Amino acid sequence: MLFPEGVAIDGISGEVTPSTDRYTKKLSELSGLFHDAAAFDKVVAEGGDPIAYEVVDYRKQECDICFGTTIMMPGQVGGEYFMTRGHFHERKDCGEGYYTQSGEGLLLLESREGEVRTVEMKPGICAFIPPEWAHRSINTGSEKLVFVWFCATDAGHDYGTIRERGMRKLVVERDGRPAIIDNPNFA
Ligand SMILES: O=P(O)(O)OC[C@H]1O[C@](O)(CO)[C@@H](O)[C@@H]1O
Ligand SMILES: [Fe+2]
Repeated sequence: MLFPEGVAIDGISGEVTPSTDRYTKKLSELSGLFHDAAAFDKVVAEGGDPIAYEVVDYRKQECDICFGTTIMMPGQVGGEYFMTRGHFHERKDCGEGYYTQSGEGLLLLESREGEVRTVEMKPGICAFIPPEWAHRSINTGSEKLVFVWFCATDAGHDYGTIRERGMRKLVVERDGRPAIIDNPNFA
């Protein structure tokens, strides 16, 4: 039987207390994601394979909803900001919400039909991710980007589509600001 509880979320560190699970993604685990493979190898080698992001869950299998935080480090690879892998949900009726707590970023979304949208990520903005839109978050700032996400417990992750062909757009730094450009490697 499940019991109600208050879960503390620290908007600066992203810590969730109590949490049920967590994982860390080191930059080396994101091989193939960034457009500049040589710059990627260099940042991994010279930067000591930094942590790119961490995910902390509050998830109970006997319940339909779950939530957690994603804590994204600032950084760049060949001018491209640190980002998450990006995914569609396995369940085609499942959307998601991302409520930014601290930092600044961009949420890059792409529909199955190939339409691209971005939503600014900053404190006070809760991004609505509709079903059947792939989503990738990108830390465009110089601090941690911390956001709370909430979705269906069994939404599932379909990583294959984005891993195989990438996303249509990249977010890169141009003149000190984020710019959205065409992905030259999009297949
Ligand atoms: O799973 P990805 O695409 O690497 O990104 C991690 C983010 O996506 C989530 O799976 C939520 O959809 C969270 O774990 C986190 O916000
Ligand atoms: Fe998701």
